[in-house]
Amino acid sequence: MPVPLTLPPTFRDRLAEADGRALIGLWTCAGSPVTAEIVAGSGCDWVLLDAEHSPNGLESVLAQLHAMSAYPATPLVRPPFGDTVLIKQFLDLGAQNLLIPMVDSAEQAEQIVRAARYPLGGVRGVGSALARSARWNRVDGYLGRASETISLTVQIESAAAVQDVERIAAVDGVDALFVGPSDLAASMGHLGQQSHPEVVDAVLRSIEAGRAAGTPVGVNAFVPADAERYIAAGASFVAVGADVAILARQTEALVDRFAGVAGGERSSY
Ligand SMILES: O=C(O)C(=O)C[C@H](O)[C@@H](O)CO
Repeated sequence: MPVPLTLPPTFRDRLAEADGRALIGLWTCAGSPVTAEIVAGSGCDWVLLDAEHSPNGLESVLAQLHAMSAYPATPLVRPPFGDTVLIKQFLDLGAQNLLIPMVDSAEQAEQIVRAARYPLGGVRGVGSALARSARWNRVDGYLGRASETISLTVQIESAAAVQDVERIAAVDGVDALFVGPSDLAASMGHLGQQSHPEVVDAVLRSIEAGRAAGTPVGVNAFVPADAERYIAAGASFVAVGADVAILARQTEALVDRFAGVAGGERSSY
């Protein structure tokens, strides 16, 4: 007799239970179950496993989800794009919370929702008997309530998306918005200037629109002052750092700390 299983709460559930506290997140981009577990144990509320810009694929994301499963931090997975097949594959391997990059319109958001839902309301292929998502059919009634076990966050990271943010926030099945200031700045002609006043205004507009629609809005903000500003403006969740960035900056600082002592300079190549 199989062990009856229940799946962890979704990110939608976590946001609903946050009682107004902004949920603090970290990226894991090294593609390693070791760093994923270290990040998950940091005390953060959620972890974003990136497969858009990081060396992550189905197998490495699965290994990281395994490594993180004992920790309370909620894992979100960012596929490279909002592709129907990729969404099916990441959901089937057990990613319950997807964060979809580069969503520019309500129509695109609707397509993503359909990709995450089974027919008749969607086009997600049925493979629960083969898939970790249903724990190989050990989750009773998975097919009938699959949508309850997943959450969808879409990224607002272009000028076009900000123009359509009210409609995107209102799409049934979109649980949260996540503003990406790096790509947003680029699309606004301010490449590399995430804190540009026009970019900040666009982020604040997106936060306001999401709140008006009752849709939680998160922001990526590695600069602490930006993170504090967006939390004060009503952001429901913020990503404040990434494993690879923290490792790079901290190792540099450590070497610099002793370069003077040892009388040398940081090696260059
Ligand atoms: O556009 C953004 O900002 C993001 O989506 C995060 C970026 O992908 C990454 O560069 C982290 O800053």
